[in-house]
Amino acid sequence: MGEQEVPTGPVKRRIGVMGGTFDPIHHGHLVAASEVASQFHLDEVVFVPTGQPWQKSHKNVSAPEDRYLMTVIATASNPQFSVSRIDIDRGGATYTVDTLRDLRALNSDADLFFITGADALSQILTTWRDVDELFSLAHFIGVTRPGHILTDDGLPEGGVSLVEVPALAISSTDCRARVAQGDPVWYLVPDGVVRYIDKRQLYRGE
Ligand SMILES: Nc1ncnc2c1ncn2[C@@H]1O[C@H](COP(=O)(O)OP(=O)(O)OP(=O)(O)O)[C@@H](O)[C@H]1O
Ligand SMILES: O=C(O)c1ccc[n+]([C@@H]2O[C@H](COP(=O)([O-])O)[C@@H](O)[C@H]2O)c1
Repeated sequence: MGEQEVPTGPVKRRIGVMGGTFDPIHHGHLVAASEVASQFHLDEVVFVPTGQPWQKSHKNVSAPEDRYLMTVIATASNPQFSVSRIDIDRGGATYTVDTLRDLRALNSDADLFFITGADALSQILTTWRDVDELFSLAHFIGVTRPGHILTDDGLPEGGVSLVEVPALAISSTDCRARVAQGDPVWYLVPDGVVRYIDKRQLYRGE
């Protein structure tokens, strides 16, 4: 008898999910997404700007539409990158469990990979909502970030991968402070984002 053919299902799409407040989006975010897309053979990366980032409620966060448009401008030139409005349009506080549930419902044929920096990764177990469900919805990828230790201590075995990305010591906080002081943010954020910040006079009064 000949060898049995093992039935193989359709190849699943591999979608990276990069959630962030993106106030503003900067090259640290873009390099992290690009590097993970390459190392994990992702078909695409969806950037998902937060609606109301509940852990930043004490901060003065820019309007969702401004953060959404800056994210669109920053990612427009890369055919692998797209931007989703799901967290903005859902309304209310943004929880990643809702982001991933909604993305799974929209992409039932795909595996999801949630990309997050070392700072955020270290907070998941202690502060994020519905932690147990989170790891059943996506594989988590923690990326290096200067000034933060990258570790998967305590996180579910097999649920998280750690990835070294080219280190860019850029934060949105620093970009906002630079604009407020009149310092340039050229080359920290994409050129179109510099122009958008200028056009909308963002971060001037901070
Ligand atoms: N330079 C960077 N290198 C790697 N990951 C980063 C970098 N900056 C941000 N991230 C990650 O990107 C995601 C979204 O980040 P976020 O939009 O909060 O930017 P941020 O620079 O941390 O903002 P803020 O300074 O306002 O807190 C988070 O998971 C964060 O850890
Ligand atoms: O689900 C949560 O409880 C939760 C708590 C804090 C942050 N997050 C998510 O982590 C991502 C980065 O958040 P931030 O606030 O650092 O821009 C973004 O997608 C947030 O929705 C999620």
